[in-house]
Amino acid sequence: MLDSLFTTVSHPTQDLIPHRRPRKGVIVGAGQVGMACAYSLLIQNVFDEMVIVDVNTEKLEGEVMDLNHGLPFVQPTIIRSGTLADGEDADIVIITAGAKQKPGESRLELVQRNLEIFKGLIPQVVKYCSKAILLIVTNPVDIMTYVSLKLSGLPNSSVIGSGTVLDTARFRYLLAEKFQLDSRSLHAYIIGEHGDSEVPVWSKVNISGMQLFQEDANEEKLADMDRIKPIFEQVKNAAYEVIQRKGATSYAIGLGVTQIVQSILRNQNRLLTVSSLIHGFEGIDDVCLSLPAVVNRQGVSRTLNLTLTPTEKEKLQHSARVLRQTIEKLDLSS
Ligand SMILES: NC(=O)C1=CN([C@@H]2O[C@H](COP(=O)(O)OP(=O)(O)OC[C@H]3O[C@@H](n4cnc5c(N)ncnc54)[C@H](O)[C@@H]3O)[C@@H](O)[C@H]2O)C=CC1
Ligand SMILES: CC(=O)C(=O)O
Repeated sequence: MLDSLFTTVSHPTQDLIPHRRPRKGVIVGAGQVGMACAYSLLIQNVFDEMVIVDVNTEKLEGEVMDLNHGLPFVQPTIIRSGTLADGEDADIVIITAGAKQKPGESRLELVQRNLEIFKGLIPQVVKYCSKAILLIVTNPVDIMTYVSLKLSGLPNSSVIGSGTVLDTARFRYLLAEKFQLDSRSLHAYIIGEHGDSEVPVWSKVNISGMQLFQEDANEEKLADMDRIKPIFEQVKNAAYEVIQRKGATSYAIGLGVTQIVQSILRNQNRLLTVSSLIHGFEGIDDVCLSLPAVVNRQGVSRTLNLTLTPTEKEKLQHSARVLRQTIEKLDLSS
């Protein structure tokens, strides 16, 4: 019956037709974040093939079945459950596996649990997905990015953390609400740790190049600034607030990860506040943290040497110290 449904048309030059290499991604961790990433990547047609990996094989199978049942509504994508061994030829491996915060817990408190998981995971990623760029999402994301860099031996450009991409989005969303603008029309960055020591770059907040805050502003302008600055507390506490209410954050990071992946696969050279290894910026050395960085097919190719005010510089250096002190307590041997 199946054989009689179609007639094959012979095509002597079949081998000459150029094929675009399929865009392949691996998502490690089929929890709330991993699946929000998978869903967002699927509906935005970012990969041709997605392999999803989790130690909880039953949940993994259920998640993959659920996604596959939606395929008639989106662009063709191969979605399968698997292991890292199925990740050969992957362009990107997105790591979301590991422990998450309980209400009130900080991201840094996860470090020991997730270090142990990464010690098992990263050597396997390198073994099977040797050509892939690693995109780390697991918290504390800056530390886990540093750990992945050291455990993998990959070039600095190939190991990226989602960093403060999410915090920057929260900052832009809240500022844009205040100014009744589309959040894409407003430029603002959160830099440093994706966590409690993160730094808002108030001096660079601008709408179409119009700087919002100036050091030499008059009293009226300074009063305006004081009304807007509490927004940063909302940004810093956003994850705690969401986790308190629904146990995890997922949709926004799924969208953020999708933007990072698109910038890599499409070689977009987008400036994104991803986390990468910093050496020699404002006296900061040998930590992964977020600065606006150029993201393209190479991974992170350049970080922007932002000119910061003395207060911003001090806060960034403090954030780097918090991360550096955490790194120094880690045992990275296997
Ligand atoms: N960087 C960011 O902006 C954000 C980071 N996160 C972080 O993402 C991580 C995941 O969060 P959720 O998905 O909510 O947690 P979850 O508990 O829902 O999912 C974690 C998944 O990892 C799996 N897993 C554990 N060890 C594994 C291993 N060795 N190999 C494969 N899978 C393994 C678990 O079975 C589970 O399905 C947490 O560390 C969380 O803090 C969450 C939101 C934003
Ligand atoms: C959980 C987390 O890191 C966030 O939502 O920012």
